[in-house]
Amino acid sequence: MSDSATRLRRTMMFVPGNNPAMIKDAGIYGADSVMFDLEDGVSLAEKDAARYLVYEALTNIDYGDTELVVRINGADTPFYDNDIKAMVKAGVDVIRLPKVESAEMIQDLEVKVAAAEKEFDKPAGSINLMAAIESAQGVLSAAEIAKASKRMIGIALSAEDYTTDMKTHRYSDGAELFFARNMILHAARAAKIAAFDTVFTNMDDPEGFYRETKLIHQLGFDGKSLVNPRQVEMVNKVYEPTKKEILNAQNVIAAIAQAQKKGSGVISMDGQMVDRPVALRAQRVMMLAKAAHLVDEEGNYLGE
Ligand SMILES: CC(C)(COP(=O)(O)OP(=O)(O)OC[C@H]1O[C@@H](n2cnc3c(N)ncnc32)[C@H](O)[C@@H]1OP(=O)(O)O)[C@@H](O)C(=O)NCCC(=O)NCCSC(=O)C[C@@](O)(CC(=O)O)C(=O)O
Ligand SMILES: [Mg+2]
Repeated sequence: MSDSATRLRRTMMFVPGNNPAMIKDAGIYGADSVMFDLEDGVSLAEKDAARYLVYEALTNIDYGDTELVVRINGADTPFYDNDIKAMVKAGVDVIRLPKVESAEMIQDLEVKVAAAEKEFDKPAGSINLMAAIESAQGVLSAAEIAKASKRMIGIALSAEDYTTDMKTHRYSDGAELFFARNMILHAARAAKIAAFDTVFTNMDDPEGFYRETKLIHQLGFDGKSLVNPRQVEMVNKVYEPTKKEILNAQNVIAAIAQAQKKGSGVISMDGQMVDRPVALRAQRVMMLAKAAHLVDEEGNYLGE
């Protein structure tokens, strides 16, 4: 599996593409991915300046291991082609297309990205894609969108536009998003790509943000789009495995290795059946534990 397929994407933070101060410091908050925005966070008058600013940032600022994503403007805008060319030339990691409603929209983007890679001498296939699902049509087409290209690394729910399209708004229990969240999760899992939950926009409601993060973690989302650095730590914390989960995962991995030595794929551990899916879940726990620096490279627990 490629690095892109295995990397953690718990926190994907929007950074307005027209704000030099926010762009400069975007890498210091610990988000797994930083997402520079050229779309709805930028006014029409500032579109060209924002594209230039984000290009300069991508080519001059060292963001370390942080994944660099850009949300470009849609194909129905005059900015689409120039956004694609500039971001491919800058060597962005991922292009996020907003308001995706069909597989064809991703396929059109893929053709243009491939042409830009050629034009700017970038390795073919080096730029990944993701789609934001922001409407009823997008939700209903999520399965095809997720499988539209080999470059797709994930699909994201965009609840602000989605609830507007659905003629509702956002409630604290999130009931209005149940169907969309489940569709997006199933589409992503079927395509073996990541699923991202939506932004939470009320900075004065940390309890509500925590509740929503616990819910999407339980459902199985890989992570969440964020709008503010204060949200990063909370999400990373929710995704952090407990000591009990880590020790159990270590035991499961050891038990399954022992079973395999004996030529079996199943073994009993403390009265509990351990087989392949249990072992795969344990490996994910260890991946999250490593990312949170709770275990060393060999998987030994570092806490007390
Ligand atoms: C929310 C708020 C106004 C709060 O302001 P506040 O003033 O309370 O922020 P503070 O916490 O006080 O800031 C403390 C320090 O952090 C710095 N800082 C803040 N935010 C930072 C950041 N994002 N990146 C880097 N730096 C940041 C700040 O500069 C300060 O630095 P310093 O002065 O040095 O201390 C602010 O965060 C903000 O503008 N966020 C970005 C909003 C945005 O991008 N919206 C568009 C994307 S959503 C959308 O389009 C809907 C969607 O499409 C989504 C989908 O598709 O998923 C759909 O349909 O659902
Ligand atoms: Mg939107």
